[in-house]
Amino acid sequence: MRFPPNLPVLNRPLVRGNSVTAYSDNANRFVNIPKIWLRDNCQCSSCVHEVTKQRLLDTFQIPKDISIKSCVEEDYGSDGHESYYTNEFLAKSALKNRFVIRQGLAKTSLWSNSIEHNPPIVEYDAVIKLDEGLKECLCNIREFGFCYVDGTPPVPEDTEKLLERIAFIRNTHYGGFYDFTADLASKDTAYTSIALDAHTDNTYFSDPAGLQAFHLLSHTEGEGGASLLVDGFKAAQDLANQDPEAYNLLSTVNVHAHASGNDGISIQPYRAFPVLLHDPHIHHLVQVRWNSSDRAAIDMPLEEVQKWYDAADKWSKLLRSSENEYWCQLTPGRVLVFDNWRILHGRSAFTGKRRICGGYINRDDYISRFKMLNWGQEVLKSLAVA
Ligand SMILES: C[N+](C)(C)CCCC[C@H](N)C(=O)O
Ligand SMILES: O=C(O)CCC(=O)C(=O)O
Ligand SMILES: [Fe+2]
Repeated sequence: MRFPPNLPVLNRPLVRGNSVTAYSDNANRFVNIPKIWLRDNCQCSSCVHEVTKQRLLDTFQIPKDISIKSCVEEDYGSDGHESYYTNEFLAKSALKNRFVIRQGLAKTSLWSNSIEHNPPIVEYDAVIKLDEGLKECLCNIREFGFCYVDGTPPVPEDTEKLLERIAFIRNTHYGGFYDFTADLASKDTAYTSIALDAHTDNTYFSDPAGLQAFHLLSHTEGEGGASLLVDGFKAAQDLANQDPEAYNLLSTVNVHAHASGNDGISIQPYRAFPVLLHDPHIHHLVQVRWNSSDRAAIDMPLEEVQKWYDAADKWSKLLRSSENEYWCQLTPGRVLVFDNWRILHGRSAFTGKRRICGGYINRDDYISRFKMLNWGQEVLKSLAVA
């Protein structure tokens, strides 16, 4: 393996035993990078496919005794392979917080019901025609957890087109793009006219949809059917402040979920998940899973579940607090797009004929679009391997 001799002396990687010591500016320290990692992450065209950027190298054929010397001696690895590493690549690879960029994390603004005075809104034409418009919409969703898209033609076709500007629509046992009324077309209470408490959808999937959208197309001969939004991250913050023990319990006790409405359907995730799911690397809250109608067993000895119910009751009271409930009346032309991993939604009971269309979008496809619009290919490519 060879390091370009033009490396600035200050940051010249030093070879020590089985690793290379590189200086990582951002981590502001020297980092020992194991040689196996260097060989495995060679970026040359015989190790990485030039078009797909996927690894071609057989990681597990890398000789155990790979040897590299300092960049001055321009020594090759014992497999005779010539690898080049810029110090920036090494520094980035040693970057502790590269996880942050890789996950498309961004600024989050928690909100309470006062958001009703200034909700995030973008215009349909901007989102449909301009990447800048779509970027603003996704930045709003990333920051606030939701965004209205106003001026959308009140028909399913244009609503579907709008969602597909973000990413392809996810198929589920409810179908793909959905257009529903209270006719129990699917055996789920969404297809009824009863009130629905604040919940997140898809708690019965291993991977709940990242985005969900509603476009109220019509509501005739009746009333009610207002929409409820709650910032689950804000409610979680409140719980952590008021009762850390309850927060910890909802973050560690796993809960099963199950959907069996439609004929021949029995859906549950591959494992049980906590109500409040945290990232194991950076420990921040990543996902809220809350839907009492689909909740199944609580993963703790039955005689101890009172503790969980007490904590869940505090959480439920926060979700139902007037401070955290943001009630809005959707209207034809206003599409609501929200982060189903953070924002809970619900509705008031209604009478008459009410028709809503929309769709689910996978989390990874949403975040991918968000990252590409914000950071572009270069940064992500250099991060993808590291
Ligand atoms: C109509 N639409 C497909 C959006 C909803 C389907 C039902 C979702 C279910 N109640 C849940 O909470 O996951
Ligand atoms: O009817 C509504 O306003 C929303 C129903 C719901 O929760 C859903 O479709 O996921
Ligand atoms: Fe729902």
